This record gives sequence, structure tokens and C-alpha cells, in this order.
Amino acid sequence: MRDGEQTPGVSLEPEKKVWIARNLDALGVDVIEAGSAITSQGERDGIRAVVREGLKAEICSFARIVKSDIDYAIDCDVDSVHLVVPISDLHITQKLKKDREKVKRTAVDMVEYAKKHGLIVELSGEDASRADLDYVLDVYRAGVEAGADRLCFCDTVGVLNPERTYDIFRKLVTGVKAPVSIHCHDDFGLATANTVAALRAGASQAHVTMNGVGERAGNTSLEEVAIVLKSLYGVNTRIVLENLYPASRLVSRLMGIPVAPNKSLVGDNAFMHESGIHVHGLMANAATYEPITPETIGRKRQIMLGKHAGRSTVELALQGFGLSATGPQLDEITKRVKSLGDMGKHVTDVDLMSIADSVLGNHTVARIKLIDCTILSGNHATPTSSVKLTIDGQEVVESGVGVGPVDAALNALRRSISGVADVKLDDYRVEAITGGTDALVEVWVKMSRDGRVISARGAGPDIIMASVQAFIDGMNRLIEEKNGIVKKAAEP
Ligand SMILES: CC(=O)SCCNC(=O)CCNC(=O)[C@H](O)C(C)(C)COP(=O)(O)OP(=O)(O)OC[C@H]1O[C@@H](n2cnc3c(N)ncnc32)[C@H](O)[C@@H]1OP(=O)(O)O
Ligand SMILES: CC(=O)C(=O)O
Repeated sequence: MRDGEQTPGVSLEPEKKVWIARNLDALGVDVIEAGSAITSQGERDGIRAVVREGLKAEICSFARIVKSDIDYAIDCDVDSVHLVVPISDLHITQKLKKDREKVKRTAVDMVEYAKKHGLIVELSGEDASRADLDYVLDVYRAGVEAGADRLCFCDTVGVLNPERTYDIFRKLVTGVKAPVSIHCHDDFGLATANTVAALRAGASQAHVTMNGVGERAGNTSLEEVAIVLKSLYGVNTRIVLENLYPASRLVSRLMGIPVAPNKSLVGDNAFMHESGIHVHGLMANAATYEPITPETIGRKRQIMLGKHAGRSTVELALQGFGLSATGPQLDEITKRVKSLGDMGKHVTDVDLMSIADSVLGNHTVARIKLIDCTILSGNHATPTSSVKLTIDGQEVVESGVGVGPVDAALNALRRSISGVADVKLDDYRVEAITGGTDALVEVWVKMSRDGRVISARGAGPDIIMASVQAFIDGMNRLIEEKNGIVKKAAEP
């Protein structure tokens, strides 16, 4: 929550810091760097709020080798400081405008000052990977003599590679009398590899962030290190692996930083399969196309339908809805799914069910039919919607308010069917297909009822009506008498 929160544009209010800290603690992390106390009043409020939680983890504040930084950390009642010394000549001469001796002396003074105030001290070399290693060792040794409990080697701009990291850490762990941490950045995509190399060479601790958030390209991902250690090196950490995905979602949501779909382990696509050849293999043995089970990190396997689907993909998706098809029917459904995919469409569950209905000859009647939908919104109006619809031929009129017109309309729809079913909107995404304010938009929703999940799509030039269409299509499928939806909806 210090380097992670340095992600451009991110600022965590105290309650968000607390929420994340509780989750990190439950995940089993040893030290939580809750912030940098010198930064602002709000930051201090957040750090204090985390300290008040009385978590198992050690609570730490970042501090420069500046007395006021340590005073603010003391004032927040943290357990420890991550005391950072710019250690490369580049940082010493260009940034601090000092010399090596002066920086070393200040570092020693600040270690002594922090220790005198009862803090655990992790003395950290910033930009250590571009520094003279002899000088780094000199500062580390002086720091340990002054009372530093731990040391940290920072690859501040991500220029290490695994081979160099390993060699450096062999020298460090034999050259100093304190545990050494590794702190990496992902500028060249090597943060996890470098972190693991340091651990293999004897590093005692790894600085990591959930989802790899952090400055520029981010820091080392907590989830990647924990799983790489377990799965590729057979090393257990105290991290509760099945809590990783829920923690990833929480951090993404609270920071407002989406996770890339192809991000290892926690991205939307990490356990999603579309290609026919893969799904065919998975059906025989999931290990064919999954290095670990999704459940290892608290996830579920997902199937996506599109142009790469094969008969196996479609068969599995149909099974999820309690449907079965003969060989020729399966061929026909697969053909239609592929042609929808060829048109650049994500094939939703509702699309599949409509295709299946037509091929299998199922006659499903939509129970909900929209008659009217009216929206009121503006700078002096609470967004309000009224809807008139029929459910099994019975007219229902309802209204709803929301944070915006789409929210109001969907709330009105949800209320209108509350007597029949309690439907939840789990995810909502909108995409402009063409440019301009008259763009054609496509709305994709994921909805659920009693644990059953379904995806649906609406499209048109009016974002509200496209949303209403998607929601009603999804509701109709969720309240079908025969439905046996058990699968997780695939996402676009
Ligand atoms: C690699 C990292 O991630 S380092 C951590 C980065 N985190 C942050 O910067 C936290 C948020 N920062 C802030 O709120 C502000 O920058 C503050 C409060 C720390 C300082 O603000 P200001 O006094 O206005 O200084 P400003 O931000 O312009 O410059 C940073 C100052 O810290 C000095 N400095 C930078 N790192 C260190 C360090 N580790 N130890 C001592 N001094 C340092 C710089 O030389 C500069 O000093 P100067 O003002 O005497 O020239
Ligand atoms: C200290 C720190 O965050 C870094 O050097 O990257």
C-alpha cells in the first residue's frame, strides 16, 4: 500500500487502506507497508487506521533518511520503517546533490534515531542495482552496526536480470549480518523472475504488491511469486493461496485499476478457454491446458464461445445449461456460434441459448416483455426511471432511482420482477462500436440468480435501451422454468 499506491492516479482513503490491509493480513503477508507517513494528513490517517486494526502483520511506513519522515512514522505508531537511502552515484549526485560519505553518515544517524524510538528498521538501498556494490555493502554494514534489523536491495527502475540478481544476492547474504529483502520493478517484465532469483540466492523477504501495481510498470506481483514458489519450486510460503483471487479483485476495485485480461493468474482470461482443441483436451484432463487448477487461487474455469470454438467447447457450454444435442445438432450449433464469432461478436450465454433453441426445436417464450421505459435525468434531477412490462401476461409498473439513468432503469427492472425472482447484476460493460456521440454501443452484462450466472448483450445507438435489452434478455433466461444454468458466464 506504499509503492502499490504510487500507481499514478491512485489514492486510497483510510477506509480503503484498512480494507486492503485486513485482506493482506488474512492472506498471510508478514509486513504491510501501509504508506509513507510524511506524504499527507490523509496518508497518516490511513496508516493510523491500519495500525489500530491490531493485525498480525508488522505495520511499516516508508521514510526517507530525513528526521521529519521518521517523526511522522513514530507519530502514526507503526512497528517499523522502510528507511530508504538513495545509493547509486546517479541518485546521490544528481538527486540529492550530496556525496557518498555524507549520505552514509545521514543513513547511520537516521537508523540510530529510528532505533532510539523503538522502531524496527529495514535499511533500503534505492537504485541499488545501478550502484557500486562495494558502496552498497559499506552502507549496509554501517547500518547494521547502527542497529538496522533488515536490509533491502531495490531495483528501482527494473534493470536487473535473474542471473545478475542471483550473483548479487549471493554476495549480499554472505557479506552482511542481517536478513536482506528484494524490491523489484517490472519495467522490463522481469520483476517476478528477478525476485525469485534473489530468493533462491538467499534473500529473506520479497517486497511485492497485489496485481503487480506500483510506479510505472509496477512492482513484483504477490500472486506470481507465491504461485511460482509453490508450483515451480515446491516452496511453501505462509500465503493462503486460495485467497489470492478474491484479494486481487478487491485491490483492483478499491484502487480503480483494472487487471489486464491476459495478466498471469488473476487476469480474466487466465483460466478461460475458447479454442476447440484446448477444450477438447480439457474435457479429457484439465491438466492438458492448465498449469494449475483455477481453484488453487480461488478461481473457477470459464468457457468462452466464439469463432475458435469447436464441438467440445459448445458441448461443454450446453451441458452447463442442462442441454444436450445430437451429433448433427452439435455441428449446426457450432457452425452458428462460429459465424457469430466471425462477425467479431463475443457469443454470450443468451446468444448460445437462442441458437440452441432454434436448432434443438425448443420453444421458449419470453416471460417478461417490455412495454414502456421512461427515464428522467439532469443536473437538478435524481436519475429516475419508470418501466411498464408484462410478466406472464400480467402488467407490472415500477420505478427506480440510481446514480445515473442506466442504473435507474436497471433498478426499476429489478424491482419490477422482485416478486418472481431476485436477480443480481454482477458485471456491466459498455463499448462504443463506432465513434461519435451517435455511436453504436454494445452493452454486455453478467447477471445471476441463486448462484446461477448468465451473460447477455444489448446493442443500439441508445445506451440506456441497449442496457435494458441486455438485462431483460438475461432476466428472461434466468427465470425460464426449465433452466438449469450452472456454468459461470464467459466474459468478453
Ligand atoms: C523509489 C520510490 O518509490 S521513493 C518513494 C516515492 N514516494 C513519494 O515520493 C511519496 C510522496 N511524496 C511526497 O509527498 C513528497 O515528495 C514529500 C513530502 C516526500 C517531499 O516533498 P517536498 O519537500 O515538496 O520535496 P519534493 O517532492 O519536491 O522533492 C523530494 C525531496 O526529497 C529528497 N529525497 C528524495 N529521496 C530521499 C531520500 N531517500 N532521503 C532523503 N531525501 C530524499 C530530494 O532530494 C528532494 O529534496 P529537496 O526538496 O531538498 O530538493
Ligand atoms: C524504495 C523503492 O520503492 C524503490 O526503490 O523502488
